[in-house]
Amino acid sequence: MTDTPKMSARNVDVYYGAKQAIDDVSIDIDTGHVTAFIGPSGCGKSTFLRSLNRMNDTIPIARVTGEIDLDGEDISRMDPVQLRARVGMVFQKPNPFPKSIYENVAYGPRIHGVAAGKAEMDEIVEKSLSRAGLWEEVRDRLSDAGTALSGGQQQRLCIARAIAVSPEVILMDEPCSALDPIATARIEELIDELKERYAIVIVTHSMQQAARVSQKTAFFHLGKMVEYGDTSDLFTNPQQERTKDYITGRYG
Ligand SMILES: Nc1ncnc2c1ncn2[C@@H]1O[C@H](COP(=O)(O)OP(=O)(O)OP(=O)(O)O)[C@@H](O)[C@H]1O
Repeated sequence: MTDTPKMSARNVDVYYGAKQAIDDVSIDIDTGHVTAFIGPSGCGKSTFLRSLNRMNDTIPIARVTGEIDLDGEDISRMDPVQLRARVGMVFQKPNPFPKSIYENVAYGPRIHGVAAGKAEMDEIVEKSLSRAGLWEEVRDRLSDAGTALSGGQQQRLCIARAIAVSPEVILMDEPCSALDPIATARIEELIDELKERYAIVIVTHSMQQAARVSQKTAFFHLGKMVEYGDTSDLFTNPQQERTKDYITGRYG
């Protein structure tokens, strides 16, 4: 074991055209715990999250400066497709491909040439769906359309799709905001299980959710990371006035 964090960001700025959305953010992210990004709407949580697997590259006016490393290697020098296999993403609204449940999960391993044949692919599909807590519900209907599942099942399918290419980090951008409370609870349990194996970063609007699922929390405000620490400390004993104002509901 080395002390190199799974991901580290140093002095990261993000601009959309002339407008600065992220200002000098530095943070380390590790496997074994969930890191929550919280803060008022528009503070830059999603922008910073997207910079961790270079999804901002897909926005022509976005520009990222500073350095972000994965296992000590600068992600700006990596192939973005390979990077996004290692740093997967789950979005707000479940977005399965218009394909079967099986194909949704097999797609990534296929384009990355991971499976040697059908048997190996079957195994990857089963393992990924099992880890995403969906296997028992879909094992008899793998050829049904992914879009025919319930919202919560679709989100677990999207998590299975991310897991199928053996990521090291999973970025989740408000993964429960389109789900009902029961489906949300199921995803939160899943996040708790997945953290043993992957570094997980979750953007959430809900402080209750951050308190339930994360061990580390970063509070963002106006593009800056104001405070970062153990979730229990940040919520019970915030060090910064702005954090205190936010968690006590003075603005948000
Ligand atoms: N594609 C874009 N083009 C231009 N500006 C953008 C773009 N995406 C975000 N921004 C701006 O960057 C700032 C940060 O937005 P971002 O979506 O990262 O915040 P957020 O904290 O995730 O907000 P929310 O909680 O509302 O999702 C905002 O001022 C937003 O208007």
